Amino acid sequence: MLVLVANLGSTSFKYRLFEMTDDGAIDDIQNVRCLARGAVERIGDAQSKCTVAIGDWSDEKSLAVPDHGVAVQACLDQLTDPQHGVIREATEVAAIGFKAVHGGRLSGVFVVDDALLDAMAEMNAAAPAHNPPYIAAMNTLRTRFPDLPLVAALETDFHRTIPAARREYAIPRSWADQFHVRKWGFHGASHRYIAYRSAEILGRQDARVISCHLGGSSSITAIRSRESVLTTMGMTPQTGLPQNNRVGDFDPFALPLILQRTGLSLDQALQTLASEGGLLGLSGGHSGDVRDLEEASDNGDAQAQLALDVFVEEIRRHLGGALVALGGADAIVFTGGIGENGVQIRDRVCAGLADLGIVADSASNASIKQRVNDLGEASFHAGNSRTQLWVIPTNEEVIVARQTAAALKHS
Ligand SMILES: Nc1ncnc2c1ncn2[C@@H]1O[C@H](COP(=O)(O)OP(=O)(O)O)[C@@H](O)[C@H]1O
Ligand SMILES: CC(=O)OP(=O)(O)O
Ligand SMILES: [Mg+2]
Repeated sequence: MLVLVANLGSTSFKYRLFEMTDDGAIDDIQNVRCLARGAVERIGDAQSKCTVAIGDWSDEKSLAVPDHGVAVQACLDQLTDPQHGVIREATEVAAIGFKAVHGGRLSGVFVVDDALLDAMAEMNAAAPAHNPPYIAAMNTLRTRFPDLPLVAALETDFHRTIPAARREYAIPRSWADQFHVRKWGFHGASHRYIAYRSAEILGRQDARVISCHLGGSSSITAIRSRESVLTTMGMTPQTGLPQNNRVGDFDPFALPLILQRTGLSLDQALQTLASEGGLLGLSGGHSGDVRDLEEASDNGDAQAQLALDVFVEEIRRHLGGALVALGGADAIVFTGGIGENGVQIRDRVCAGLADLGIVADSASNASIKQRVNDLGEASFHAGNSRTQLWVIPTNEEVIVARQTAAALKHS
């Protein structure tokens, strides 16, 4: 059975095509064959980077990819390419699984239908960088391939196990109960993959792990016995850490002042917070991309430096919360575009924590790419560190593929 997984990120589009059986458990992350994978980075920039790997063949090129719709089409073109492709037409796959984000009142895995699309659309304003492109892609593919099952694995599902004391906002209970206003948490597929993979690496099912997913969107999750017990994103993926261009934690009582002084409407102010905030806002509009910020700060740009400083301090603040929630950690794992590639960010996050049993080996951290195993993983803790430090490239797609196969079987 072939399952195609589509991952529409806030800055990227990634896909993987898997060959699999329909009876593997969700935590069986090894016995799945990836036939093809591709990615478009920096969607919306004048030059997006497009990579593809199918069997022994791989390719990389720069191309303008204005939106996720164009990226999805590029993926189908790659997979059905007469020379390098692995399928003749998209309908050869058993299903397309989506790493979908916010279903509001719906959480779990669903075959895409009108009810699911309605529930996601209700959350468009809550997840403006994520839900609209997912809904658009699902609608396009539904129309083009009416007989091809589409499955949505919602990101909130992994965080079901978070206890009420870490899930509820201090708001009137009627708002929470009637409107599902609570900390839902996101990046569920990524944190779940890290939970399962780190348990394999550490050789124990009951490990205490802090998963730092740092990318276009960033969140930190505390994991005990492979379950989420705390996460930093809340009701929406704008909260917690500063995101690439979305605000992160913010005080709603600053809004009346901003509306009064700028003359913006509430909708306009929220749109600004969700597109001109985060690292982009902190850097004075320079960039929401850590690569650009590091380059600018190396060239003396103080605002770019401030953006990086705030990002690091926010990660450390939430790391502290996660450490206390777990009573210490067996491992801290870095993943996502920044977590996997951001050597300086990892160094700074782990600095000065020896009294907490966390000691990075800076030379190992810097040379990680030269030491990785087949899955791109390597550790960088010092010999005297009680907590292991790891880079584990996330594989959100294999989790969604397993969820998709299970949903097909049960539907
Ligand atoms: N070499 C690098 N060093 C530091 N940060 C990087 C590097 N490469 C990518 N990144 C960061 O990773 C981000 C993309 O992460 P990714 O997890 O793919 O995002 P998303 O899924 O949200 O689209 C970029 O915006 C950039 O900040
Ligand atoms: C919340 C979420 O899924 O984020 P992203 O796809 O941008 O990493
Ligand atoms: Mg992502």
